[in-house]
Amino acid sequence: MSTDVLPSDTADPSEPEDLISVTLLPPDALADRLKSGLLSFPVTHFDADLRVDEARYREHLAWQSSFDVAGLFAAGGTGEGFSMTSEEIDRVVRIAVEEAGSSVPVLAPATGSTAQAIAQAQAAQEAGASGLLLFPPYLTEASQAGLVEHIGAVCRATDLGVIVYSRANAILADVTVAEVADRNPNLIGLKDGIGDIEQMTRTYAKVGDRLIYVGGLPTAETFALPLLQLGVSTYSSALYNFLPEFALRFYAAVRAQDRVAVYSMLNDFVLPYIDIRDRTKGYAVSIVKAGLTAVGRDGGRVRPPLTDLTEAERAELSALVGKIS
Ligand SMILES: O=CCCC(=O)C(=O)O
Repeated sequence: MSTDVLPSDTADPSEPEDLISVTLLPPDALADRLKSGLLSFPVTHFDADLRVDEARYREHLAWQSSFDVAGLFAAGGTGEGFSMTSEEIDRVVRIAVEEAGSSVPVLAPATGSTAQAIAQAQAAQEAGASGLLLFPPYLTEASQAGLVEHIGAVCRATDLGVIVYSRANAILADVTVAEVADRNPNLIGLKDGIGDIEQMTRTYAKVGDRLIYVGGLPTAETFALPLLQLGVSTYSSALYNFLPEFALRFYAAVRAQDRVAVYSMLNDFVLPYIDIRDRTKGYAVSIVKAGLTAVGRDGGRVRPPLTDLTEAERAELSALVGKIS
C-alpha cells in the first residue's frame, strides 16, 4: 500500500501539473485550500434498487465541481456514507476523484470502528483522495481518552490531512481537541456537528488557527454568520447540491458579514426549507435529494434508515424553490 503522498513541490513529472496541484496536497496546503471557500457534500445517487447509480453520480459531480468550491467531500453525511459498505465508499471515492479531483480536492470518509476507519483511510489515500473526514465511531459511547486514541490511530495510518467530526457519541471537549491537534501533525481540522457556542468558543480560544473549523450542522447556512464570529473557518453546504448559485451567494454574504443579505435569504428560503426538513428525522438528507428533483435533476431515493419526502412535501419544496429560482 503506497503511503507516500507527493506534495506539489515534488510533483511526479508523468502526472499533469494541475492534477498534482489539486489532488495530492500536503495536509497544511489542503487546510489552506479548504478554509478559502464553501465545501460541497454531494449526495450519492442510488438507482431504483438502491444500488449506487454511477452515471447519475458522475453527472452530479461534474456539475458540482464546475462551480468555485474549496473542497468536495464524497460519501459524507449528505452523501449517505453511513449507509454504505466500505467497498461502496471506496468505489464512490474513486469515482469522485476521477470526476472532480482535477479541479477540486476530494475528501473521503473514515467511518466506524478504529480498524475500519484505518482501512478506509488507507484505501482513500490509494484512491487519490486529498484528505479524510473522520466520523464518530459506530454506536458505542466513548471516553475522551478513548477518542484521543481512536483519532490518533487513524491519523498515524495515513499521510493525508484529517478533519475530525465532533458529533453524536464523539463530542470533543476543547482540551481533547487541543490534545489531538498536538499529537497528530496531519490533523488539520475540526468539523462541528454540535453548534454549542460555549464549546466552540472554548475550543477556538485554546487551539486557535492550529486547525481549521468547519461548520457542519445540518443546513449549515442557518448558523454560518454567528459561527464565523466564533472562529469557524467555513461550512459544509448540502443546499449547494441543488441550488449552487444560491449557496455561493449566501456564502459570499456571510463572508462579507452582510447581515441584511443573509437574513433576507434565510427568510426567503432557508428557514421555510428547514420547516419542511424538521418534520421527520433524517430529512436533512432526504430533502436534498428532493431538492435536486425540484430543480429538474433527479436526486433519486434515499436508503434506509432514511425515508423520502411525501408527495405533498415534495410539492411544498418545489413551490419554495420556484420562488427563489
Ligand atoms: O448543510 C449541510 C451539512 C452537510 C454536511 O456537513 C454533511 O453532509 O456531513
